[in-house]
Amino acid sequence: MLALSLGVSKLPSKLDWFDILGEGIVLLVALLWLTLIISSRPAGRVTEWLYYGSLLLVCSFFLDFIDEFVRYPDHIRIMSWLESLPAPIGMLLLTYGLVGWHREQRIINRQLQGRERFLRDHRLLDPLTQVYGLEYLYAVLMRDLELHQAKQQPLCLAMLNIQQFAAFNRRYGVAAGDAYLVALSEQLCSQLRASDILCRYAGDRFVMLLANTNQQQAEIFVQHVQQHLANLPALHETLALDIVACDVSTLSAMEALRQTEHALNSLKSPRYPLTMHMAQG
Ligand SMILES: Nc1nc2c(ncn2[C@@H]2O[C@H](COP(=O)(O)OP(=O)(O)OP(=O)(O)O)[C@@H](O)[C@H]2O)c(=O)[nH]1
Repeated sequence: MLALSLGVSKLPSKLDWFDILGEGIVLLVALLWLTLIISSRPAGRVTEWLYYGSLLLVCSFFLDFIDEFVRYPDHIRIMSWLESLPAPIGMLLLTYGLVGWHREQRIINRQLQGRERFLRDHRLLDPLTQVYGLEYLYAVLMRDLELHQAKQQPLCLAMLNIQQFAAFNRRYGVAAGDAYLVALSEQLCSQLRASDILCRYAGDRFVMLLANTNQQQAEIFVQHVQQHLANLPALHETLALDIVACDVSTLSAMEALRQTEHALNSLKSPRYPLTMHMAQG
């Protein structure tokens, strides 16, 4: 507003289109930074430094862009200061924010490494499929149930069983059975969100912990997995799979596993190739 009220429009013949293009691009990039910071960073001090830094840059670049179209009388110096000063201050704030971001990331990395070490030390991964085992599932389930109950968010378990796996092993050999389990766990992993967890519950049973998911969403997920696995050449075509999904939000870890297993066991599945069954918890 100040720029428009103090400045005088330049004649079209005086416009420098290369300058306009260059300064327009700089302004757009600064706006993009600002949008990325607002949309991707959690609230906090570091985000504020980044936000105010980029905001000052946007201000400066915007005035720089505007003065391609308007000219200010020589005695008016304020526009020149307003154009030049915010940029270096913004750069300093942005740099301070980036240093904070770097520190933050180092702390997160250290925590992730700690978690990884915990996994390795306690041998919580199943050696065949490299997914988590029962011990880890139980520990995480207890923690997640507590968290979800405190936040009043839904939590579902999906359990999968391979039908007649013993017969498959006898017919094709244990090595083929092992290969099937590895391929199946890889495919299941590929269908999960980052917040979900896949565990090998028993020999031919897997459990998927579906965070922040209600019964209806879990059933849609099960259908999706069903369709995905049905068309998979990597999995042996003579095996049938049962899957159930249960909302366990209000249960204890022990009850949650017991109830989901009960739902799975209560399925009376006809034996035909690669068919999956869903049951409500
Ligand atoms: N290849 C292989 N087989 C395994 C592994 N762990 C368990 N099994 C086999 O999985 C089979 C599970 O047998 P059951 O619990 O009777 O299951 P099932 O034959 O699928 O019977 P239903 O589930 O009732 O259809 C057993 O034969 C185990 O030997 C493994 O790591 N590798």
